Amino acid sequence: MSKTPMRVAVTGAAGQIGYALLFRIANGDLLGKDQPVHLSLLDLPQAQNAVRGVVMELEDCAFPLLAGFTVTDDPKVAFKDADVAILVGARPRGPGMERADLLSANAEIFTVQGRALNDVAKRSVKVLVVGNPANTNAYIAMKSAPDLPAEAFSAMLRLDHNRALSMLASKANVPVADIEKLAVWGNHSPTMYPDYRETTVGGKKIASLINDEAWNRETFIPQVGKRGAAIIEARGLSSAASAANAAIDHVRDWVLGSNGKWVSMGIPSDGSYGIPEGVMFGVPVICEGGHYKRVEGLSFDDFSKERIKLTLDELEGERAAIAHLLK
Ligand SMILES: NC(=O)C1=CN([C@@H]2O[C@H](COP(=O)(O)OP(=O)(O)OC[C@H]3O[C@@H](n4cnc5c(N)ncnc54)[C@H](O)[C@@H]3O)[C@@H](O)[C@H]2O)C=CC1
Ligand SMILES: O=C([O-])CC(=O)C(=O)O
Repeated sequence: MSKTPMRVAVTGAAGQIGYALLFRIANGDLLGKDQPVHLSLLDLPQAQNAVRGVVMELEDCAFPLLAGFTVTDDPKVAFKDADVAILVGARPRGPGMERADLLSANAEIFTVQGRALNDVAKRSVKVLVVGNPANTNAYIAMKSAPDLPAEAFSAMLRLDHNRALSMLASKANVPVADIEKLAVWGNHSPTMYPDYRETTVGGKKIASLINDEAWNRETFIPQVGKRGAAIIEARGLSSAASAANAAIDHVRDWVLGSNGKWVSMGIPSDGSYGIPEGVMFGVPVICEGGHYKRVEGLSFDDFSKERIKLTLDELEGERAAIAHLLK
């Protein structure tokens, strides 16, 4: 092994997304087939035994790129010198729990984890928040880590992006790989706005191939938005393999580049597109050289303005609900 191992921390390592994610990271899908990794696995004290079981299985794969493990219930141990941190572990909504209770329970987790990242992670760390409510959890972690650049923090919209790509490919009867310039705006929730007004296939606008605005408004947008709930309904469990796959796509492109393609990431707003600065908002980006760059200069028609407002209002509401916890 010639390269120095990169340290990848994963929280919620004993959970179902963790189980679909860790083996792919160890196999080189995240950082490249020549990049050794050290995995730092964080989960709650009561899940430590389960994490050890996952570690046994990782060992039994004899992955050539897997340079070592840390297993812990202490965020400061897990995030020590982390190059990448994928924050999956979160408090699920329990019976009788209101959305506000869910936001506060998760605010506590992501305040602690943000502070730990601030104290011990590499200054160049890249943080992806998957655990729901992902945008607001990422916002809380970012606000709890004042010594790290805001650009270190992101929320996962890539599963929505991939869901939208797949639906468009099927509707227009074209290969997924040929689709370019898709955007998913806003919150990872049913208010998100998957937007194919700029999307092309082989240089042609996919909107003109599909030519069905009613399908866009009445089928595409609601189905992308509610896909997570449809999977929970069908599987009795939330999306795990597709969520892990999206997390890999998100971090791989951020680190290694998106080859000029648009991808959607939840990132702190710089004030563009009328989104107030700091709001963790899904936007189209192009990744290159370890950085993302927002796609600029897009315009919104009246329908798009309404959709952006809807998802922004929801995010602003979430931000207001946890504001007192950040003081
Ligand atoms: N952003 C996205 O597109 C998606 C987000 N999700 C979210 O991802 C999260 C995880 O999903 P699953 O793996 O299916 O859940 P799961 O319940 O199978 O696993 C969650 C794991 O996190 C651990 N955990 C809880 N609190 C923790 C803490 N403070 N520190 C460390 N670990 C902690 C639990 O012990 C458990 O092992 C959920 O919040 C889910 O809603 C799921 C699919 C897509
Ligand atoms: O709602 C959930 O817990 C799962 C989720 O985020 C998704 O599948 O998009």
